[in-house]
Amino acid sequence: TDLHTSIDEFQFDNVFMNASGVRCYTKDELDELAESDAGTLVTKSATQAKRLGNPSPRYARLELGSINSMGLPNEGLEYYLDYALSFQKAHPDKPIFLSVASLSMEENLAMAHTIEDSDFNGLVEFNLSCPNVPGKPQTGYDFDRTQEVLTNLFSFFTKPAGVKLPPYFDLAQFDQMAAILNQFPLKFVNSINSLGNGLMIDPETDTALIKPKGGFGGIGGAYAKPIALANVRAFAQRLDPKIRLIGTGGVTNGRDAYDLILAGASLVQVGTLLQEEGPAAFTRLTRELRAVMQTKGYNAISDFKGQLKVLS
Ligand SMILES: C=Cc1c(C(=O)O)[nH]c(=O)[nH]c1=O
Repeated sequence: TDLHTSIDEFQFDNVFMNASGVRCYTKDELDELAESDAGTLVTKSATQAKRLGNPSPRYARLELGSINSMGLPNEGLEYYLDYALSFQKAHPDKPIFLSVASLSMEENLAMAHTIEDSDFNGLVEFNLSCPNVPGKPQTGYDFDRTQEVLTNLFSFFTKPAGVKLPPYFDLAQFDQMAAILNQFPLKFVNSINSLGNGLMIDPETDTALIKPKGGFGGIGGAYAKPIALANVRAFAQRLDPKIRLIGTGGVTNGRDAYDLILAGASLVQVGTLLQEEGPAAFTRLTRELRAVMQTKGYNAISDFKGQLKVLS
């Protein structure tokens, strides 16, 4: 069985990759991902300047996943652009993703110009869904702002790009968001980011588990699987077929990845599981996905991608 997949001209020998923000903050972490069985990698969402992020504890493992309010800590765009430029020289056959998150329109456009004017030849993931910057509403839940950001971006940006979206929970929202996204030359849409602003409690101390925002943080892991499946499926049904889907959320084994691909995903990102198990998780996930495919009689991702059936 072959886990090869593609997004247009970009070929990957394996469907798995990390979710932005997980084990991808430093060159060492990124190199570990590059050396793992993952097909590619994405950098931590960058802002123009380096950010320390929120006070700790800002991440906690939960019974069925995780909660985080990191606050967009990152080394700054230049650091990740440098990494990407040296990476693509060393690995010309392995396209990678550069993630950017903006805190303002100006910053977003400035970073996009920097990338546009660079020799980066991978894919850019514009993160419209960071839920953890105090006082900053996430762009992905403001349709007018999303329209404005993408209109400004694609008035000059020509490199391959896509967006990372928050989860939506209403069919009218899928319709509205898809109508916006279909206006732009996007290579991909990545659903979902963490379930924004969850809250968990320490039973010993009756205290919120994490410090930032009174304990409010994005939820990941198994809790996210049914929402991720629905978001990938809903956009696969509504987006121009030229726009590929990346599925993120709730992958704990090969079957979870298989399900995201059935829903329409061309690539599968792994967050909480990677955080907890380390890059070796990709070896297990690859083995398990191959086993599911063999059981079903499939040899390639394209044999079953998007082939979710419904009861008639
Ligand atoms: C980029 C900020 C994000 C963060 C963060 O840095 O707090 N956490 C998430 O779960 N998703 C994000 O998009």
